[in-house]
Formats: sequence, C-alpha cells, structure tokens
Amino acid sequence: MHIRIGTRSSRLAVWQAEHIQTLLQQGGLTSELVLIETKGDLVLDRSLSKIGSKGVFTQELEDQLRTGAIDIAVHSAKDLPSILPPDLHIIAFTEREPANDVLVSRNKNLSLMGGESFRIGTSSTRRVALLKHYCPHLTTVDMRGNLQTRLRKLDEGHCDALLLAYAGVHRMGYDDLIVERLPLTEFTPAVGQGSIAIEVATPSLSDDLSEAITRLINHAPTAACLRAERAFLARLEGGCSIPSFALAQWTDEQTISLSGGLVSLDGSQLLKETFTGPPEESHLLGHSLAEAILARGGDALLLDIRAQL
Ligand SMILES: NCc1[nH]cc(CCC(=O)O)c1CC(=O)O
Repeated sequence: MHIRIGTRSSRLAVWQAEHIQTLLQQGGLTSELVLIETKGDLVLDRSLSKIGSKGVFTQELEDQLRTGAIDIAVHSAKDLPSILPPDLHIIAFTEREPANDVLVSRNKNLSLMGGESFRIGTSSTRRVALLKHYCPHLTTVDMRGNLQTRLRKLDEGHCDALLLAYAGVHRMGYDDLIVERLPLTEFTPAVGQGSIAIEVATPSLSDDLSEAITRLINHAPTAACLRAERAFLARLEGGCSIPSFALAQWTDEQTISLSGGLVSLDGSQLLKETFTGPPEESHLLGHSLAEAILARGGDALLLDIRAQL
C-alpha cells in the first residue's frame, strides 16, 4: 500500500519526513509527502506560550489524520503534546540523535561558561530559564521561526549565538557552526528532543499496516526512554511552553535512568531529581519523577509559571 505522510513544510520537517520515507522504502513501502502548515509555522510574531500551550505544531496534521487525507503524521517528538486525544496514537519513535543542546555561532570563541557577556537568540522558555540559572551574565533575545530564519537573524546581528537542539542542527548540515555542546546534566533537554514520532488516527489505518510501520521505524530502546519522559510531562500537564526538562537514558541492558525537573522563568529556582528503574516500568518512572518534583515545590512553581506565561 502507498502511504501518505503528513508533514510541516519547514526544511527540518521535510528532512525528517524524507528520513521516514527512506525507512519505509527499505521495507518495501512506497509513500508520498503531503505538506501541511501549522499555526506554529504561520504565526511568527508571538511566543509559543502566547499562541497556545498545546499542539501549536501538530493540530493541523492531526485534523488531516482524522479526515483520512494523510495516513501518518511525522513530528519532532518534542513538539508532540504529552497527552493525546483517545483516537490518536504514536506508533513509532525513531532512534534518538544525541539529545543535547548546542551553541551555534559564527564566532568560534564564544562559550557559555567563558564568563564574557553576549546575546543568545532563543524562544524556548526552558533555554531562557536554564541560561538565567547557570549563566546569569548572558542575555537572551526572543527569536521565533525555523532554523533558516534564525540563522539569518544571527547573520543580521540580532544576536551573537543561538541555542538549538543538536539534532536539528545536524539534520540540516550545520555542524560547522556548532561552537559548544552543552552538558546534558545542566542543560537537560526538553522531553523527546532528538527523536521523530509517527502519529496515526485509529480508524483510518489498518492494524497490519500500522504494525508494519512500527516494525520498520520504531527503535524500542528510544521508545522506552520517551515513554518515561512523556509520562513525566503528562503528569505536569505541560506542553512545550513550560520550562520543564527530562532525559531518560539506558544505564545498562536492564535499567533506565530518568533525570528531570522544572526551573522558574527567572532561573532563581531549579528542581531536579533522578529516578532509576526497569524499562517495563518506564511510565511509572516518569510518574514518580513528576510526583517528586511536584512535592518538592513544583506544584507552586507550576502555578507561578502558568500565571506568567
Ligand atoms: N520546537 C522546535 C524544534 N522541534 C524539534 C527541534 C529539533 C529536532 C529534535 O529535537 O528532534 C526543534 C528546534 C530546536 O529546538 O532547536
């Protein structure tokens, strides 16, 4: 059967959809891309938290899944809300790229820990808050738009550097512009960063086809990690706009370690915990992490964050 793949039309989104297309092709499945604009692509003059907390980059693709205009939707796992409506499901997560953030600049001498002050372009509440916490000497410049737009703004002098996900920078072939790889322990990524997710609507795709796609694309170790991270985010009822962070990693064959937490928007308060457990209990791991963070003052912090966004 021929598969219609729904994707946003940014270069990164199309790269990711073509990557999925290649994996399907290797299993003998043909496909085509259907480009769909989302609110997050069209509204560029407001921060994501102001546009709406959930589904900014996914809603229009989900609408097309439901009408049957597309068979699968390809998203950055990071952009997919942690709680999906009951008729929508994730059937695969690709093997994760290194999940860390990177500093991108034309100036090779810049470093976050270098002590000198410069301007970093980012629109992510997590990155702004972590920068305020760990690097208070730096300033941030609000910057929306796709990777190419941000690089153009960098070149036009709106900022001195960008803070971006390694995965996107690498997929776009901009590795040469990376001047620093940020440590996962301090700059813990957003839930799902570095993996690509396949979403389907229940009645429109046959079980056989769905299973075939899962077999070709899903990376089980990554999926176990993302289940833990997404359970954490679901318990916080957070979208991509709250300054939360979490990363699950395999410690050995049997165990997953999940570190994550919350940081206040001004960076003054940072809550972080690590939980370890078996992959079959990854959901519980995420839930436990969230409960621990909420109990340590995260509940009040979340209220505060929501009131300010
Ligand atoms: N919200 C934007 C977004 N969504 C996914 C990625 C990068 C690719 C990935 O994490 O898989 C990016 C860009 C960025 O954060 O730098």
